[in-house]
Amino acid sequence: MSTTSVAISDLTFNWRGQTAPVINIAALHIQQGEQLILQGPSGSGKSTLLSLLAGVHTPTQGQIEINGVNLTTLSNRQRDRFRADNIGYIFQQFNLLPYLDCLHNVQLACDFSARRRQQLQQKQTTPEQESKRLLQRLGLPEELFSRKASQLSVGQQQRVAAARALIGAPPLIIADEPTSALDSDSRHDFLSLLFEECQAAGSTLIFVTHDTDLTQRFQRQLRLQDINAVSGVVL
Ligand SMILES: Nc1ncnc2c1ncn2[C@@H]1O[C@H](COP(=O)(O)OP(=O)(O)OP(=O)(O)O)[C@@H](O)[C@H]1O
Repeated sequence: MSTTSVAISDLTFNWRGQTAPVINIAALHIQQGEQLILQGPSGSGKSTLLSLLAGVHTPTQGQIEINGVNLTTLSNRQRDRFRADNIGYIFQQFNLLPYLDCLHNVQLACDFSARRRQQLQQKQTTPEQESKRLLQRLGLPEELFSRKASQLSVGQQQRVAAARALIGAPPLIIADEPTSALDSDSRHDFLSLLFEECQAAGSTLIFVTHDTDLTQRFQRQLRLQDINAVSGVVL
């Protein structure tokens, strides 16, 4: 039986000081384990929607449920805890800690989440072992594992950010243009690995990219402009 991963109803979001909403979505349902690509013109609100799903911003109106939990009923602290446990987020700007090495940047996700640590215990592995496995899988050369994040190329940082999102198998992975710095072959390889890891963990994947070469590889394709009832790109 499939369960609902994401349920949005009557969602609107205005940036502070703006009268027109940038997001106005009547309904959106995503099933657990679905792999969805979200596309749309620059400025149409893709990153804004992802930040609402991750509880980084709160809706102006409406509801967002992730795995049956209504984010809008949580306090800021509860939302932070919920995100750490349940959502792996690969940001456009990777948010790695520049002074930590790659391995510790990945393991950090477990420091903030008992749920992720438990998942690893069940798999009879440790945060360190799993960080190494994921970095290897995602194609980061082993000699870079102990290098500081600030001394990596952008493409290498994207791989570390992906490993950090995936560690401990959170039920939802949100990826905002995670392959922008990779060449075409690497992009396809990276996506295959992301699919495999999400599938193995049963995680839902929501992936934003402008790269139309990747569109057909996803089970479900969504154009934001088809579900977002706003008057146009808010400039
Ligand atoms: N912090 C902010 N404060 C005010 N307005 C913002 C803020 N961040 C984004 N916006 C505006 O919200 C709209 C949607 O931006 P968003 O970044 O979500 O678009 P996007 O579809 O992800 O674009 P891109 O494909 O270029 O990354 C834009 O008009 C943008 O200017």
